[in-house]
Amino acid sequence: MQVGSRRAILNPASGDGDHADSVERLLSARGFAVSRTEGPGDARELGRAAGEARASEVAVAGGDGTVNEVLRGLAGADHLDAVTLSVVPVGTANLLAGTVGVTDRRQGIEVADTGAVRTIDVGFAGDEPFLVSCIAGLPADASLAASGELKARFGTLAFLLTGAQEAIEFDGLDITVEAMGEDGPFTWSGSATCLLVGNARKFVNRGGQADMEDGLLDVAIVERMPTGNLVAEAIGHRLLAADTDGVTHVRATELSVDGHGEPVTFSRDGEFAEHERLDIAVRERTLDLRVGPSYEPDPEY
Ligand SMILES: Nc1ncnc2c1ncn2[C@@H]1O[C@H](COP(=O)(O)OP(=O)(O)OP(=O)(O)O)[C@@H](O)[C@H]1O
Repeated sequence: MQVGSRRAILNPASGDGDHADSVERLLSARGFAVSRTEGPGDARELGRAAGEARASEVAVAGGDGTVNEVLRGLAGADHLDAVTLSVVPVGTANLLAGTVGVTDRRQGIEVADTGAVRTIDVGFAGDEPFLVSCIAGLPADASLAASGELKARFGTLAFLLTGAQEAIEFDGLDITVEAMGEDGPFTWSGSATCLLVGNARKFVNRGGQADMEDGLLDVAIVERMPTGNLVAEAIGHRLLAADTDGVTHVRATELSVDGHGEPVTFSRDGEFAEHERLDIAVRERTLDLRVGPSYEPDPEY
């Protein structure tokens, strides 16, 4: 291994913030040159620097927000398809890590060093990459308002299930979605409670890990319906079932979301941005990612 080709980007403030020294020591022992972030935006700069230095491996010790920043930096340096990424989960929700079989920080360090490498799809919302999901509507808005503790206990999607949504006012999204579905072009127009676009996660049929190597995004549109009704349905199904009334499910290579002149708030792996219109697409098998043993290359649908 070339000296210096393994870099780690560590956010000491992720999660409960008590991990920095031990994680730095353990990653250093595995040959990673560790840099710490000092504030918002640093992980992106460090990701860009690692990309510009053509680092062969980048481990991210942080939560989903830090992973997304690093991803943006690597994409900015045009290095996404030439790096092997790994995640040491020290954040709050750690959705990506949990989805790819990385269960805790110790195992994450082992995976960063020796874990199996899979080449996974990367989603793009406009020019910005995402690995887990890009969502708009109720869960995105709810997670904006949510406490870290709730997020830690349930994860973002759980806001659909827990009734936390009732704490916020939500008028629905008036949107048109045009998608290139696996069975051909597809259009949906109307008032939606939420739009869920998953790369690593699927949102229907028990949820869980999506096929991350199939060049398809898992799209679910939940038609606007009375809140209590939605909660009852969702709890009844534990998750949205594909055949639930008012839920449209399609797998697509790309889609555009038009808010008819109104800004729509999207959460891209937990990072928020408003767009009146957004093009979302997947780049098939673009990023090498180290995964844990429970990662499924070919999950059932
Ligand atoms: N040294 C630092 N001090 C304070 N904040 C920082 C520092 N470095 C980065 N940040 C900010 O910390 C925030 C939280 O990061 P991160 O997403 O890793 O953790 P989390 O929110 O606990 O986990 P998750 O996203 O998995 O729920 C990010 O918005 C990032 O910009």
